[in-house]
Amino acid sequence: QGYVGNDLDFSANFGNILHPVTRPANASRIFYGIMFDAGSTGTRIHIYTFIQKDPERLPVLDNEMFHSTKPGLSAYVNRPENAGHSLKQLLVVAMNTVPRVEWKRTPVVLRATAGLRNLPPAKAHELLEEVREVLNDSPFFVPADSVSVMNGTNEGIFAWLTINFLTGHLGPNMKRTVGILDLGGGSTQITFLPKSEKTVEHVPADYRARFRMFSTTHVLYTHSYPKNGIKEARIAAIGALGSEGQEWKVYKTACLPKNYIGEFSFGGVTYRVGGNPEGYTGYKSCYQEMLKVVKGVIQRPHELKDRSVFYAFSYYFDHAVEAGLIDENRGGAVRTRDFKKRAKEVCNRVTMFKLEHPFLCMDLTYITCLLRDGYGFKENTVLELTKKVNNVEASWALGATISYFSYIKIL
Ligand SMILES: O=c1ccn([C@@H]2O[C@H](COP(=O)(O)OP(=O)(O)O)[C@@H](O)[C@H]2O)c(=O)[nH]1
Repeated sequence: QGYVGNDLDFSANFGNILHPVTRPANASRIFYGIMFDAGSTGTRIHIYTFIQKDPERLPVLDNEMFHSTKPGLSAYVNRPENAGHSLKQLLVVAMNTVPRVEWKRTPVVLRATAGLRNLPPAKAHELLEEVREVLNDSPFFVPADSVSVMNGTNEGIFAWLTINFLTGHLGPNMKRTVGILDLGGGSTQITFLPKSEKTVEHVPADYRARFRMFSTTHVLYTHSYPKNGIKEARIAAIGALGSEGQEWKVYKTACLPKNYIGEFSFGGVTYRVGGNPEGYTGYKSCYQEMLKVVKGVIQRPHELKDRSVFYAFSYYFDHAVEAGLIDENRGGAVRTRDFKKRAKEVCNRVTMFKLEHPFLCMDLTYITCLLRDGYGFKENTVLELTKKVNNVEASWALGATISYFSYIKIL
């Protein structure tokens, strides 16, 4: 048993696993879980405090402690010996959060996403070995398989689990679950529980996943596009794929003002990008550039048109904040046409160009393109943009932790 495969069984009884036999049957038990998210743009730690009140039900999440560092592990690809350092700082947070008496039985797990998935396996392995050493030196419980690269399908399922757990939609009756849209630096995920069986009937195996919960098997529509995260999209759109070692070169794009040259870094490589002094600029031309990254790659799910509720987080949220579409602290609902309208404004009006967010035209245009020409969302589809739900980070990490506890034996 483990994380492999798309078939996750949540029906294991939490109580049997987590409730020490010596406790009276009605006593609540507090336990902790530490999950590292080794993302393409940063490494994050989530320290969860759970309360198991009823052994027959899902535990209640009491609290999350969250910290993050930049850059992500993949930036250390050519000096793996430095990769462990970022984790050490985050482990100190865990030691300050989990009571000392609980350290030995609190599991610490690290899952890496697109940044490491997209590296040559030997390079990713070197980085993970460094990480494993740091975890082994920590006072926490380091289970077998505690450090690995997670597959994209699980990333989508776990994010879906997190959001539906936090919004109270997981239960014997899963009728009103919400869909999720996650946009990382490297990859992007879409996951929802279809209303119609048709949606998952004729799709390839890597567009669906089965999981079991409360004695019922469900089939999710889920897919991770490995190279359609927002940073990978920038790199592909400017034509800089596989250009390591050419850091002197200035790529051209219609998504920047004519006489501007900017740069961004991803995976340890810096890319210099400028506007087209003689060529096109503005939304229309920028859209054509971004369309190349989406067309023929992103699949349209069968039933998106009549689905109503989708939660969108990660870079969907961050860029909506930069664009002034939502408030950073409150988040909020945005229609897909709002992304389009703001993308046009930012790309076409020089006065909207902000030096602190030079790539905003490109990023908003990509998001618009991904939602419309990619997934096929309608102009008036509402997306709930969220960073946190009930004070807990919207990410796959909580779902992965819950699933982890449902099969491992910790006593
Ligand atoms: O707990 C989390 C995890 C990620 N993010 C956001 O998710 C995006 C980055 O995704 P990541 O680097 O993990 O990309 P991936 O490796 O999945 O492509 C950034 O906007 C982060 O701020 C976040 O807000 N909270």
